[in-house]
Amino acid sequence: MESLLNLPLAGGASVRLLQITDTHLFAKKSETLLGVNTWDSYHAVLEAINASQREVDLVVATGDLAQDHTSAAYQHFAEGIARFSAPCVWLPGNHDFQPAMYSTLQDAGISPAKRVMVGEHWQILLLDSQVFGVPHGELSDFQLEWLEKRLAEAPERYTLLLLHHHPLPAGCSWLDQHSLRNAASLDNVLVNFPKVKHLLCGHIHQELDLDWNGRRMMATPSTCVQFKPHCANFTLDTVSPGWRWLELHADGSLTTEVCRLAGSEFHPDTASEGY
Ligand SMILES: Nc1ncnc2c1ncn2[C@@H]1O[C@@H]2COP(=O)(O)O[C@H]2[C@H]1O
Ligand SMILES: [Fe+2]
Repeated sequence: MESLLNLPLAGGASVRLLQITDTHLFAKKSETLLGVNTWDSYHAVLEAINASQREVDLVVATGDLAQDHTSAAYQHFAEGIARFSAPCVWLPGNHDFQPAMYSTLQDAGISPAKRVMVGEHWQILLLDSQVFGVPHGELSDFQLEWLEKRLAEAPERYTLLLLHHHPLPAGCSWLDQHSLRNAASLDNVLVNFPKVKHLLCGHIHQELDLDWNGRRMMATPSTCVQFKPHCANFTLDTVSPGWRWLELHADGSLTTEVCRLAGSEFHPDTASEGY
């Protein structure tokens, strides 16, 4: 938990982040989730990112990296990430199995750091909102205290906060029952730290960009199946897998862009009713 990653930057430069989320990989590369081969869609995303020739300073992976709790699935994740020369940091989602996740990713050279000091002006903090065995999220007292301490230690830095679960309703009632249950406790910590203006999630398999009590809360498409926005019941979307670029600027501002694959190769079986 205490391990720290330092990302030095040439003076004044902004930092370029790539967010990859909800890869839902399996031990067997032929496995599918709701009709989508998650290994193939992950690789198609990585290929498209590669083809865009954009510079990456840090990859952030925001949970649900594996669907089946296996070390092999995490090895597959690491195999894909190895094509970047930039470091990668990760946090767990509701589907992850942390013992396998931690050791397999570390063996593959992926840092378990949950705090990244970015140049002179920013830090990135990665929270664990997993409640093992259930889809909703909650931040433990330990997580909340850890967060408060890290913020208090560096009050001059802008902070980007990463967590798997969304802290406010996303507009799909079936997904909102699986949100961060103690968002008010998180808000109680953050209210004392005005330099935390940006939060970034996974989990909801759709793009979202909302105001949460004066902070910008973003969520990002999964690299596999997509959920349709504004639905009361489980509904899959026929938009393609995606990823997000973010740029952290020295003045505390953040610019971002969501990209998706072209084509319809990875559209799910819309008759599926869940997983
Ligand atoms: N039909 C369904 N109704 C409610 N929740 C579901 C349904 N199908 C799957 N889920 C859960 O909702 C979660 C949302 O995204 P996850 O990938 O975390 O994993 C999903 C499942 O745990
Ligand atoms: Fe999730």
